[in-house]
Amino acid sequence: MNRIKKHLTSYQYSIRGIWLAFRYEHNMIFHLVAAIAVVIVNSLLKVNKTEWLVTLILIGLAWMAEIFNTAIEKLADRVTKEHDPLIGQVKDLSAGAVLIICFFATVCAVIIYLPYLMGLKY
Ligand SMILES: Nc1ncnc2c1ncn2[C@@H]1O[C@H](COP(=O)(O)OP(=O)(O)OP(=O)(O)O)[C@@H](O)[C@H]1O
Repeated sequence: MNRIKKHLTSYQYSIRGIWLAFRYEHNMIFHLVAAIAVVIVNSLLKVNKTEWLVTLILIGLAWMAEIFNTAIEKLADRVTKEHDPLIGQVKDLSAGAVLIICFFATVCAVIIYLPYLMGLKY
C-alpha cells in the first residue's frame, strides 16, 4: 500500500513539474500552440497512422527537451547568477538541444504535409 502511495505521489510531483515548466518557460506556450495546430492539421488532412505516430513522438520530444532546458537553466542559475562562461555554455548547449528537435520537427512537417498540399495524397 505504501509503495502504491509513493508511486502515486511521484506522479503528483511530475505533474507539478509540467505545471512549473508552463509557469516559468514562456516557450512552453509556443510548444502547446504548435502541438494543437499540428493535431488540427493532421485531422483535417486525415494523415495516416505512421504520420500520426511521427508527429506525436516529435511533439513529446520537443516538450521533453523544453522541460529539460528549463530545469538546466534553473540549476545553472542556482550555481551562479554571476557572469560565468561555463554557465553560459551550459545554457547554450541546453537551448541547442531544443533547437535541434524543433528543426527536425519542421523538416518532418514539410515531408509529411507537402504531398497533401500538392494534392499527391488525399
Ligand atoms: N550566468 C551566466 N553567465 C554567462 N552567460 C549567461 C549566464 N546566464 C545566461 N547567459 C547567456 O545568456 C543566454 C540566455 O540566458 P537566459 O538564462 O536568459 O536563458 P533564456 O534562453 O533567455 O531563457 P528563456 O528560456 O527563459 O528564454 C544563455 O544561453 C547564455 O548564453
